[in-house]
Amino acid sequence: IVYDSYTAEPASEELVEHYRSQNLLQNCTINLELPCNEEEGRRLDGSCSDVDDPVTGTFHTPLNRLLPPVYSYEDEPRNSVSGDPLPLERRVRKRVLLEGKASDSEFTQLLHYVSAITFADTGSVHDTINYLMQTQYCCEEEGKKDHMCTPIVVPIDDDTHRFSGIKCLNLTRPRTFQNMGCAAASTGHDRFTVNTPLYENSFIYRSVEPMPEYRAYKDGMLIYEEEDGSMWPTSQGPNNVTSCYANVAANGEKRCFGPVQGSILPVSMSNVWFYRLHNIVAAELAEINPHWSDDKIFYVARDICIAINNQMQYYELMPILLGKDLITRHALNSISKGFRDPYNKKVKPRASFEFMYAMRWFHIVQEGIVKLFDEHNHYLKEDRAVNLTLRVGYFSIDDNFAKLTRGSFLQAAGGRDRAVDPDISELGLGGMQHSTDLTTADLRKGRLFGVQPYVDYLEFCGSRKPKTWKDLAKHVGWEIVEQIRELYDDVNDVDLLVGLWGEGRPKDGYVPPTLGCILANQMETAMVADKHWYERPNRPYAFTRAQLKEIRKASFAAFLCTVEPKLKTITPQPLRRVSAMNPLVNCEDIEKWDLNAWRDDNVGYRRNHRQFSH
Ligand code: HEM
Repeated sequence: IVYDSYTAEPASEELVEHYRSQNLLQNCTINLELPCNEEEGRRLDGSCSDVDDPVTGTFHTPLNRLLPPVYSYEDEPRNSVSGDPLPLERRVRKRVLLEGKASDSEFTQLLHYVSAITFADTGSVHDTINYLMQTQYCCEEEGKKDHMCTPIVVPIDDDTHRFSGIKCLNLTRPRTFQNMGCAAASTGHDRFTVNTPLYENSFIYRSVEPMPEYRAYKDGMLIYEEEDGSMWPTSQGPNNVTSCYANVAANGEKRCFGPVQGSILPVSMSNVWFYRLHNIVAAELAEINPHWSDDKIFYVARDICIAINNQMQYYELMPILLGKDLITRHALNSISKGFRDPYNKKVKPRASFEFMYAMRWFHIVQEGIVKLFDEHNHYLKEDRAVNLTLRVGYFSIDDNFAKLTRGSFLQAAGGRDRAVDPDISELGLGGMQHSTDLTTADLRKGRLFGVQPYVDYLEFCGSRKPKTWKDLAKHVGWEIVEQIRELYDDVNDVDLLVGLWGEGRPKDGYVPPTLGCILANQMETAMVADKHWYERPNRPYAFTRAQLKEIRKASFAAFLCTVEPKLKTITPQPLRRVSAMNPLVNCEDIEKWDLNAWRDDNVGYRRNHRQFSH
């Protein structure tokens, strides 16, 4: 049955014909294999997570707003309370954030890399691809005629660009269901989505039915290629141009990834890690259970990889980012090691709009330089992180990927202060654009998305809504208030991101409290709305107690040692810096899951279950 992506209602023949004539069928509709079956496993396209509402949860599910959007007119940014336009984004950014380098004394680069997985699993890079590869002219005459163009204006007295002569930075509006033609303009502005809203490793498995072309159809494996003594996603597939758009041919960089998106460095690296994990798990399952069908191995391996990721995200990463208090308040961790059932059918599987936006805060802590280390953990060389976006060809030469993987836990994270790395704030997209200020783009995107002012999110998160600058200073400190009170006329004008930039580090967490509130909300929804959540004893094809016990052993240390065989040593807690309490140890000494818990002695019975047959 063909459903309308936006309304989640069956599409009439007339509507389908309309979309077909506009070449919009793929974006504006979802073709579902129905009926749903209560007993079937997790589908690739996210459908049927609720049999009574089969479409919500699929890859075009509109995002959920914590607070309704505000605009001045149609999709134009809100004005200030006085009715005047808000201050220029670049001016605000330059005033609030300093540019410079700083390092964190406690955490490693890996903390930021794996934080990026949370939104890579639910979001996509289509807006960036748009202004990078399609709508490149927003700062030119042609851009004035294109509504999608919304370039960043650089103030004339900008302390960097008054010397460079750059007065405009290319940027496009977000693609919405409305401006793509999938919904009437009168329905609002809902950002277009292409990934399923739940945490199901869709950055690897993507979100399409029927069976995708990346499968080898043998032993549950994904198609891979070998180079430089390592395993890589096959170069054949839909992303084999974008993933390697910035490859430097003169450097010998030829490799592209076909099935998985190329992205920013942290996400491209995670793509390789999880692609390999799938194949390593599948190969082991095939050896343990040679009588299992290819389909069965594929789906069980996928289920295990999703569970490993969620175990690491919820039990190792989130306690650091959010702190104990939020973890407990949102019940993100189980009290016992056994099963638990957080599923709540009333909660719809939809990702949070504000989460996807507010995670951009990480740009101010991102280190611009990545360091590469040899097999003895000796420093070799460094490169610019911003130069490695959409450049997967860099990975498979000179053992760079293994060297970068070591760097992820040997190098300190960027400092958590008011300084943004100059590469992030002035280069942004490496050589792909003359100059990009990611932090200013973040501010502008918030306004283009209609995100409400900071004070409204303080109220949403349980604080009293500030009415005066003095009230606001309790959250962001006097120094920030001093800097912004002449730029913004009113406390009600201050952008959400400016508030996040100003907030200090909470007692027992890492991210600013308001981001903590938004992130915890997202993580809770993604867990309780997931019928196939790995800790449930009563989901279809639930793990056995013994299997769950093995999943509980998943850790970033065990994970990295598994997916990068060239790694010989690691720290037990690689999100934290090497220290006497967290020393480098041999990979063999790190406890790891044992897939023998999936041994199925029912030999001769070649089970081809419904779950494994679509
Ligand atoms: C090498 C480091 C990084 C680079 C070069 C980078 C670059 C970018 C770029 C170019 C964009 C698109 C900006 C736009 O809207 O025009 C973006 C968006 C974003 N980035 Fe980063 N980023 C990096 C690290 C991170 C990290 C570590 C996180 C979080 C943990 C993060 C979170 C986000 C989020 C949430 C978005 C918005 C995604 C969306 O709405 O589609 N980034 N980044």
